[in-house]
Amino acid sequence: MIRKALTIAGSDSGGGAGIEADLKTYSAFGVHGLVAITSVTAQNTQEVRAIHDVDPEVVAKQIEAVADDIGVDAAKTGMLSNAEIIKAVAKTVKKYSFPLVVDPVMIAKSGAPLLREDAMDALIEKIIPLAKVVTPNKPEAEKLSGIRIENLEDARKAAKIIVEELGAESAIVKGGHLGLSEAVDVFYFNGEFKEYRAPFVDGCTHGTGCSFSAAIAANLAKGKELEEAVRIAKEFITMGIYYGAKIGYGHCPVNQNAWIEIPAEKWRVYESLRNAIKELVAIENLPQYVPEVGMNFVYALPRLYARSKDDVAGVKGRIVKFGSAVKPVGGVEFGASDHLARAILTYMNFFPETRSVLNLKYSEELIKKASNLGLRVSFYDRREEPEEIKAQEGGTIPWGIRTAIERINGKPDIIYHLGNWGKEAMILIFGETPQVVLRKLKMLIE
Ligand SMILES: Cc1ncc(COP(=O)(O)OP(=O)(O)O)c(N)n1
Ligand SMILES: Cc1ncsc1CCOP(=O)(O)O
Repeated sequence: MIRKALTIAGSDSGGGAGIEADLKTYSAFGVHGLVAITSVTAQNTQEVRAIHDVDPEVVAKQIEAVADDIGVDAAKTGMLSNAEIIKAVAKTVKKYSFPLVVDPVMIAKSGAPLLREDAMDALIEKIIPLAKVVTPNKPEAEKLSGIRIENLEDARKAAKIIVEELGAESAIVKGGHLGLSEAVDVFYFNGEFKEYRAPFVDGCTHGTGCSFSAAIAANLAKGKELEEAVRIAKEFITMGIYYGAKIGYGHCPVNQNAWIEIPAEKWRVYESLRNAIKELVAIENLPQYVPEVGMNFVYALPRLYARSKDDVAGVKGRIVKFGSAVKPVGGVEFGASDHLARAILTYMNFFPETRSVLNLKYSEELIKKASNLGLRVSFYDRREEPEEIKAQEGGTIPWGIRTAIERINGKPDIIYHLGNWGKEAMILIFGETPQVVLRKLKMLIE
């Protein structure tokens, strides 16, 4: 069954907040998005240049059009610019019984007012009492409750006022602005407080309020209980901020796609590497090229999502010689590689599309052959490693890869080093995908 969620909100031409953020959020949760546009804003990551409010009657008609035909399983409100729009929305949503999430949008991240001064009373009187949940941030909760919020205790008081005095069914006061090491959201529902905690993430925040409230609405539309919907929305928004889309020169927007793209990419990476490893171990003359320390073959998530070794898939326990054959010791896992993960993550800082690498035992003959075949070869010399890098745990490989890339001022297919005391000489073959790495390997050794 297709679930439908409606957003009654303004449009952000920059695609970071408003209707655009809501629709992306609905999509991320597999919910069909419906829209009632309240205002059109000319906006980017730095400023709001113009606002055109839609005729309140047209706002009402949009809600009716979709509710009467398609049906609405849950809805949210965002920017409701003026008192007439607020009244029209309140009157219209009352005709239906869907749960309503209210994001009391007042000011854009860039500082522009999105709610007229004289519309605050209408928002409080007409919209808040219709809310299943209201999702203010600190300044919004202060305006609604009339109290100053300095700490979690104040946030609890404000949430209680919004429910018990203003008439919402529940309220969640978001703690992103409280300056704590954790982002603590205070939820008041059925006479009880609950806290939702996540590490404070210093990332992209334009559209957080919109996306968070839309995520609650999407999950309500899917039939989740309110507390579960809030828990999922918190996880979703933390991820979206962390993997934010670094675009524009101002406040960069939340990346709603991270929620679905990361699991999808993990699956693609896993499958592609597993297939490549099957092909690798079947190469007849491979055993002679397996180093004493073993071989690994890794594939990283796309650059936006590749931050640490846990974002790189490799073979658990490496690939080793086994009699006359070569065998992976364990399965393909994220976080299984240490050395090659550091190598590829460094390489990707220069060439983000190159996401796969494997290591071979060094042989002068292979290096000569690689050059003759037209592959670009570079190297680093461990004896030249600066003392301060040596002192840094895990610093050698990133330094070596940087040095090798800078040496040729280009994109090497192969980087080798001749080893040092206790360090085996090694060849690394890089490629966009494991299949590309395999092709280069086969050119070299078959
Ligand atoms: C059209 C529109 N609606 C809402 C907003 C507010 O979004 P933002 O500035 O990112 O603030 P938060 O809602 O995330 O706290 C907007 N800018 N434009
Ligand atoms: C390239 C390399 N250098 C030392 S061991 C090794 C093989 C792979 O190591 P890991 O499994 O940690 O990626």
